[in-house]
Amino acid sequence: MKQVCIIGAGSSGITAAKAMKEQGISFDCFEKGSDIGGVWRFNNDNGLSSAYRSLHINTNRVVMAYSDFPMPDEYPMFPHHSHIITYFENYVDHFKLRDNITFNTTVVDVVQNPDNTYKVTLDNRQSFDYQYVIVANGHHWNPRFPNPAFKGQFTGEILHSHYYKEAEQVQNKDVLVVGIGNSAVDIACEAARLHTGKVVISTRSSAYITPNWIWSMPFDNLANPLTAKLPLWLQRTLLNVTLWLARGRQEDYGVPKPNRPVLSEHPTLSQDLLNLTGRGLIKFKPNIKEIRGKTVVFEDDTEQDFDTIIYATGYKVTFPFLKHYPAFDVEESNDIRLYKKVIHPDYKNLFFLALIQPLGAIMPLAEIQAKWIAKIIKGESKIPSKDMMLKSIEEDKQKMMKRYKQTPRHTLQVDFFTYKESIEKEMK
Ligand SMILES: NC(=O)C1=CN([C@@H]2O[C@H](COP(=O)(O)OP(=O)(O)OC[C@H]3O[C@@H](n4cnc5c(N)ncnc54)[C@H](OP(=O)(O)O)[C@@H]3O)[C@@H](O)[C@H]2O)C=CC1
Repeated sequence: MKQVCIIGAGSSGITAAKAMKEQGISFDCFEKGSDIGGVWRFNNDNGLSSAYRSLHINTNRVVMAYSDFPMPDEYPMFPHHSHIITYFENYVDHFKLRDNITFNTTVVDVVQNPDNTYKVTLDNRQSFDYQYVIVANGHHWNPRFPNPAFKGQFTGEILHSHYYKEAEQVQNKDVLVVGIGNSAVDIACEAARLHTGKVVISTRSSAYITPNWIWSMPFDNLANPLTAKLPLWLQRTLLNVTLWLARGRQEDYGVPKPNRPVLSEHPTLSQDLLNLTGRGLIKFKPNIKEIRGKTVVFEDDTEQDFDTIIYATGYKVTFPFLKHYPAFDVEESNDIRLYKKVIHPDYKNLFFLALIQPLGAIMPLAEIQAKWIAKIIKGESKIPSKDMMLKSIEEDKQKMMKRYKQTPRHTLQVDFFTYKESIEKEMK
């Protein structure tokens, strides 16, 4: 019996493969599509990528790289998805991980055996037992639509941002984008630059629009382990001042003031939104009240006609292969209770990778989680008792509830440095 099964060969699955290989742990990795890269492979034939042709990552190339494999200096500071996929391919080839990955193979079922090992069943009906399973199937692929749906029926075209790939999809159309996360803003800006139809963003909370650049450097360079330790009120004050110095008040460009304090939402990064809004190419509306045919009525009782509504309303956390376990049926809430976001207290040999949404880059955190998992498997790191795990999960939950609005959007939120330090502590 091999020790480990890794489900998925995206950015976290491949770093898990490397961590296992480095520690001499035997493993298989199964990937639904025909190649590695997950969400970062544009038009991935696994059908799960939400990347669009124009997508550039919004964390800089230095902070997003794996610890021992820097991104090439000739890459732009905010690389395009084509750069990122090449980087992942080079990583897999450099560390010789490809032979352990079985492509075009979907894991359809994972069942715990009485001895705490797992039976993994593939879509070709083969089953194998493993001592451990690492779930790395990603959490940005199953579209979430508003629930309950807005009142009424839209007779134009409805799209979720997951299916937005090309600017042609919004050309010559009056477009309403729902939401103001990073998907919404990228799509609205792309539509606005075409100058072929009106572009409106409908948002119920708005967001603090953070530029990619500040004072000739990437904005995310400002975050560091020291600022992460400051009290939240001070972090908020510093960020408010910095945002003001960087771009003044966003309301002056036409982007509404958010109805919550800064740092209580996942950041929306854009160098372009304020400028395009200031030029009148993107307009803002509050939440949708009702839809009548092609007419959308907003909560301020204004109404407008649209050809297309794009719901950029986020994603569901879904594990299709764990359907027998109610603990992992979390689609509605995205609320999965895991110790350090990795281990369920009742399923200790099952690990979840990159099931986090960091303020910062995800790849280095997936890498360190994978190293921790390897240490647990090798017996070099001990996991606490069930009671201690439950206590820690509850404490983390309470902290998060204090800071973020209770929506499915923020259940996986972590601070990059605080979280990294907590996993490093576990490893010791
Ligand atoms: N360039 C890059 O690197 C990109 C990165 N990403 C990342 O992908 C992830 C997903 O981002 P994204 O797709 O934007 O999704 P998000 O979950 O981040 O944002 C969803 C948006 O939809 C709104 N929303 C959700 N439900 C409703 C509802 N029922 N009614 C009205 N509004 C609603 C939310 O508002 P509210 O806050 O009020 O709930 C929020 O503005 C994020 O981690 C993001 O950073 C995405 C695109 C580009």
